[in-house]
Amino acid sequence: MTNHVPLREQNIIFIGFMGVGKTTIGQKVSERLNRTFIDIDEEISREFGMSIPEIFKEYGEKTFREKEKEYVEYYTNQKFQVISMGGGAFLQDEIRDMCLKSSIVFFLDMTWESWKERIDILIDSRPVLQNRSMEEIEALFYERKDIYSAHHFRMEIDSGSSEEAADNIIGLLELEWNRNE
Ligand SMILES: Nc1ncnc2c1ncn2[C@@H]1O[C@H](COP(=O)(O)OP(=O)(O)OP(=O)(O)O)[C@@H](O)[C@H]1O
Ligand SMILES: O=C(O)C1=C[C@@H](O)[C@@H](O)[C@H](O)C1
Ligand SMILES: [Mg+2]
Repeated sequence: MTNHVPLREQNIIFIGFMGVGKTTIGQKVSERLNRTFIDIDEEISREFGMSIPEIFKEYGEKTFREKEKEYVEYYTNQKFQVISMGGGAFLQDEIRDMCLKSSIVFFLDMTWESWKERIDILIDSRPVLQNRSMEEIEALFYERKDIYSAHHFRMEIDSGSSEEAADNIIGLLELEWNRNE
């Protein structure tokens, strides 16, 4: 990590494909660490007073991506935050750089076999998944894996509850924090 903020004070950022659990797990991690939780998708939704699919429809993906960058820039300049990204945020090099330089970046990873079981609960609220065949979504899943390869820690979360994932993440963080002090 290339900044001078002590590791224990750095933000914790969750990245990974749509629906792996960044929001659910990030929220739990923030509660356990007594830190503020920021969900970039929720921030954008709140500003527009619309759901993400409505923003995509009304204003287009480009506007959404610009907003995404603005919020990431704002929050990565802070400390002690737990931040869940949208699944596509790391497509932007500038977002990737801001996150990796300022914060501890956790990649929440799943296998395609496990992820595809979630498609039904995700499709209505994730415009990027809509109007694509399962084969196209699978191709996107593997394409995106490459962009998430820029991270500090990776956790495979195929099995187990979001509570268990949060526990494991905190365990790993404690080890890292103690090792660096
Ligand atoms: N460990 C888990 N086991 C089972 N279901 C889970 C788990 N984690 C999250 N989910 C469920 O998967 C769905 C998607 O989770 P969530 O919204 O947290 O994903 P996300 O990574 O934030 O997605 P996005 O990139 O679109 O913001 C939710 O319905 C959530 O309840
Ligand atoms: O992976 C993506 O491109 C997206 C993921 C969601 O979190 C939202 O940010 C939006 O639906 C786009
Ligand atoms: Mg989310």
